[in-house]
Amino acid sequence: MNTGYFQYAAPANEPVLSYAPGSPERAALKKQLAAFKAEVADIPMYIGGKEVRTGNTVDLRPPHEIKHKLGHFHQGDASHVKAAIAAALEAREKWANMDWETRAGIFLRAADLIATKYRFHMNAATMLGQSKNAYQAEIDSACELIDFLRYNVHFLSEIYRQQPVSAPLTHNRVEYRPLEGFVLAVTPFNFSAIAGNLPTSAAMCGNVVVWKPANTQVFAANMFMKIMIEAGLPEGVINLVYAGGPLIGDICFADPHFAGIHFTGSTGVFQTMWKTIGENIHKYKTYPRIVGETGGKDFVVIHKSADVDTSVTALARGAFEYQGQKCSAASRAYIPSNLADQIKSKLVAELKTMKMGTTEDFSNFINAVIDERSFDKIAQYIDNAKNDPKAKIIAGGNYNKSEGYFVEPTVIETTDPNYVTMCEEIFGPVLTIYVYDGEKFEDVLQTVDSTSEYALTGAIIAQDRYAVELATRKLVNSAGNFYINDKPTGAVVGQQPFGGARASGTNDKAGSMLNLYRWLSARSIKETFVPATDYRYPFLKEA
Ligand SMILES: NC(=O)c1ccc[n+]([C@@H]2O[C@H](COP(=O)([O-])OP(=O)(O)OC[C@H]3O[C@@H](n4cnc5c(N)ncnc54)[C@H](O)[C@@H]3O)[C@@H](O)[C@H]2O)c1
Ligand SMILES: N[C@@H](CCC=O)C(=O)O
Repeated sequence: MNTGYFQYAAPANEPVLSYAPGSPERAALKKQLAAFKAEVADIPMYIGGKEVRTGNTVDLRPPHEIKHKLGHFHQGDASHVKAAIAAALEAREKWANMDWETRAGIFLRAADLIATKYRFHMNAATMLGQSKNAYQAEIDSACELIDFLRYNVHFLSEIYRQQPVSAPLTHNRVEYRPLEGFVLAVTPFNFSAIAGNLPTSAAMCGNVVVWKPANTQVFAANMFMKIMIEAGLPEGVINLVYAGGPLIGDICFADPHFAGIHFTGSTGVFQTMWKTIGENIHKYKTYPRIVGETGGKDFVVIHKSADVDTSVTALARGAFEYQGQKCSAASRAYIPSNLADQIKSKLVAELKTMKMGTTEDFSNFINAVIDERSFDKIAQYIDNAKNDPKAKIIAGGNYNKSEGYFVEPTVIETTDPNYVTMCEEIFGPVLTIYVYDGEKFEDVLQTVDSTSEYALTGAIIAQDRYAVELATRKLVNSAGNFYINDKPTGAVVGQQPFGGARASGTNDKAGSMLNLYRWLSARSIKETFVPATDYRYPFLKEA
């Protein structure tokens, strides 16, 4: 029963804790890290509200300490994917009909639980499972995840409030229905916040969800699922399954009740999904929504008027925080000839101060890359650069996987603006720089725009406002998130809605109203209070 009209004001962003030496949060986080390391977690799937264990287990190990076993998860097969779809469809009607304020309360409660009781659980799980340092975990698995949950409740209440006008003697209204079927959420390894947001943003809109996380993010995904259940998420609304991506895709995309995919990950996987959906299009009850945020080849263009320290910091942080494994990470930089020597020598000096090691040692800025496959791929790019006359390694270049997947922060300088590492996404701690003639700024902007298929994030560093204006205009289609005198990473929910176009995705801006619209199917209802009783127009009548 609805007894009022409920709105949710815009929240403030969750404050970022410092974890400085001596702080209570540092002590609490260290305690939780030790607790997780002292046990071996046995992680089930969650289907229809039940924990499902298959005995077919996959081990989870910290990427920075591969000899340590954190736990294992139970891998499912086709029968589990089908059971997850069935459980979702079973839950659909009750969930879709739940009063909005009751639904909202579940997600707000989850946000509050993460902000308080489980903050260090989420952060420690992300630090160990995905090799993020304390600060990077805090901005992801605590703050951004909390912000997604709270802001989406606010945005959805704003959407529900939007209603059409009504002509005299009638009343019009729009219902924002959930989609008719289930939504598949397929999530990446690199952000626990994204992994949590993809299933919950669709579910918040009244949809039921099958959620498949990346294997390398399961440790934190399991923690989040437990929090959602404690927050009151009814059974079957989100079903968390672990099975191979292609298997899940094959089953879900062939199901007539498939109503949408909420994906974040690589461009190649998304394009394969889109093709499969296209091939099955005649099978579906309703046209599915296809939302995907994908790869990037994010740039920093430095103008001859730039401040050197601003430029160096934008590169050091933008390219190497979380080992460059952010879709937004700076991976190609264009440096003007007049500042090249200063910027390069300061950047190289800064990188030498970055300590690399485990996440449990809080003095490390750099930790490990996510897995062996990624390590080998990054090492191959570095080796190729070592042997290519067009490229020179000016910082880093070493790697070692004996204890964990460690790759030094590496800078490649190239004389070719189309060198392979200026064009392809590497997804690791590798930045390629190209020094251009500082007097040919407009030409370099053209190069930036045309070098890569991606258009996710980018930055211009300049003190000259004409240069800022020119870059903003010329690069209008080169990035969905564009930064002026800042690094191209670190979008904050509610402040910089996030997403890119071209090969970087459908640009449905996670953490904004634009994204939520994709999970709603509006129904317009007109009621006529004084209906017509004669078909004849007045002018047809005799005088
Ligand atoms: N644009 C963004 O907002 C954004 C954010 C984070 C990451 N990313 C991108 O994600 C990538 C890194 O993440 P990743 O390594 O987890 O990506 P990935 O594409 O390898 O995996 C993403 C998800 O897709 C699943 N998957 C893999 N192959 C599949 C298939 N054939 N069918 C169905 N599912 C499949 C994976 O198991 C995982 O759950 C990078 O390309 C990065 O740029 C983009
Ligand atoms: N919100 C993050 C993007 C995450 C991509 O992996 C950022 O803006 O850096």
